[in-house]
Amino acid sequence: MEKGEQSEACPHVLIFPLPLQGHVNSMFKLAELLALTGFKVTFLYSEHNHGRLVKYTNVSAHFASYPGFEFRTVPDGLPDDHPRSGDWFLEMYYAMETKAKLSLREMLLNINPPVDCIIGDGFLGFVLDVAKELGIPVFYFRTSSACCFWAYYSIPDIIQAGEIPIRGIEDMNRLITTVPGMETFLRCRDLPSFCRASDMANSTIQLVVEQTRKSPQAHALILNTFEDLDRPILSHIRTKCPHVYTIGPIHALLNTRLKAKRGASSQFSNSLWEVDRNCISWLDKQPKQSVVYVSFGSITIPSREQLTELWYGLVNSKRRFLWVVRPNSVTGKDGQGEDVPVELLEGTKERGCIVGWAPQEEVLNHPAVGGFLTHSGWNSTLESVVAGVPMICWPYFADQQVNSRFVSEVWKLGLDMKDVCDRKVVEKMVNDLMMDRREEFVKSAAEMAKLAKESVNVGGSSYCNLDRLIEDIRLMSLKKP
Ligand SMILES: O=c1ccn([C@@H]2O[C@H](COP(=O)(O)OP(=O)(O)O[C@H]3O[C@H](CO)[C@@H](O)[C@H](O)[C@H]3O)[C@@H](O)[C@H]2O)c(=O)[nH]1
Ligand SMILES: C[C@H]1CC[C@@H]2C(C(=O)O)=CO[C@@H](O)[C@@H]21
Repeated sequence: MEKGEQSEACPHVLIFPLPLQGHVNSMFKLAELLALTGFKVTFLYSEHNHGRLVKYTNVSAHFASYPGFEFRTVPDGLPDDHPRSGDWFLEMYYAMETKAKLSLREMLLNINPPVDCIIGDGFLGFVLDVAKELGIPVFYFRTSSACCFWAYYSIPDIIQAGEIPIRGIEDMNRLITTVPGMETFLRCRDLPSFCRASDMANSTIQLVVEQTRKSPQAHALILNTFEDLDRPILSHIRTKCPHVYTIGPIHALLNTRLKAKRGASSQFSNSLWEVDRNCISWLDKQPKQSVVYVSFGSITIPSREQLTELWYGLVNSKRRFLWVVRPNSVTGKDGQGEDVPVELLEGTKERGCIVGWAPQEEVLNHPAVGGFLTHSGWNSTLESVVAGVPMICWPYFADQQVNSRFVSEVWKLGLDMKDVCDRKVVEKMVNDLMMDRREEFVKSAAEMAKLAKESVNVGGSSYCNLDRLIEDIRLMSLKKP
């Protein structure tokens, strides 16, 4: 649907992500998919996110081409200079709940035309409470992985069986037997990071379980995955949430639909940081599949010691590397200061490139990139899957511990470096991925990439599920009194 084509009777959907890059990212893609269909979309997000997108992207111009696409903002409740990274999310969640809930209710009462449904972040339970009170149906979009959703859902059973709390470091390799479908490979260390707490009444665990177990109350659950990737886990999830729409990898689905409708894939970066395109010119000069791309997403805060070990590992591996180090993302000193050992500076000058933020999708699809050292955030994992790039996983928190286990043990798409940050291990894993065991990883990565692409092409599972979701929303708007 192009400008001027929108009909009066088109459904009106309100989309509301958690104000984090990894959530805003996939919610924007869904918003654009619905706008392409001709729906009226109101995208509600935090004032802080909006300010950064306006600063670093062409957000307003981009969405101006969709009739009926509107932005609304709510406060996230945090001061402007709050770092919004690391281990702050409880603070953020409660700040949102206090400030944004009221604004949301007020907005829903006054918005014109009224919304037919809300697609809310599956971690924002208060959206469901407000919508219920006002009689508005809610779809939950859980932007993290299906495997972690299921692990979160199972936490009360794991506790009940006495399998957590974990009993110290020496207990980390014990198998967890009470997450259906994962009995043979999920160890204590692979549980969502929050399960490492010693007190199971811990407020983070309580919040994560509460949010996850609320999901069956939503009209349906939307997941950014595809049937061929997650079939066994999805069948377990469907015993609790029967209406699940798998529409992933959503970035690839959006590209398919944009190409069909507008002749080009997505032109919108949705980055909350300034993209440094110099890394693409640098990649253009590197041999095919020679570069390890290193990025730990938008939240990870490595310590100065970890950064040094990673850096030595990369330099000593003698492989080329492109590394994203977000501004102010290292605890302790800056990491690129004067006291950096000369061998690191020289090794980087010879074979490396460091940027503050990269155009990641483009980087992963660049012919020079042959491997990805990642924190296993779900968007990064799927972007790597679609690009057919094998991974070394160095998970930081939340779903990443589960995702990295699936990448290495279930999907065989790479190596898991969980809980280790040692220069020798980094060096060995980089060389295993890029050379010594390259064949096995490239083979499984290519097979999975093929399945991922099929799922988003015409007639594929995610392609069809998006059509079903669109129809579901359309029917909702027709049934409205
Ligand atoms: O230089 C960079 C680095 C990242 N990205 C993009 O930023 C997104 C990062 O998302 P993700 O990989 O999911 O990581 P986080 O930012 O850490 O995402 C949070 O949200 C995800 C979705 O819920 C969770 O899976 C993660 O654990 C959680 O930390 C991806 O789309 C990347 O392409 C860039 O464009 N450029
Ligand atoms: C703030 C984090 C806690 C849970 C969310 C999440 C998830 O698994 O749903 C993953 O990482 C973060 O994005 C959220």
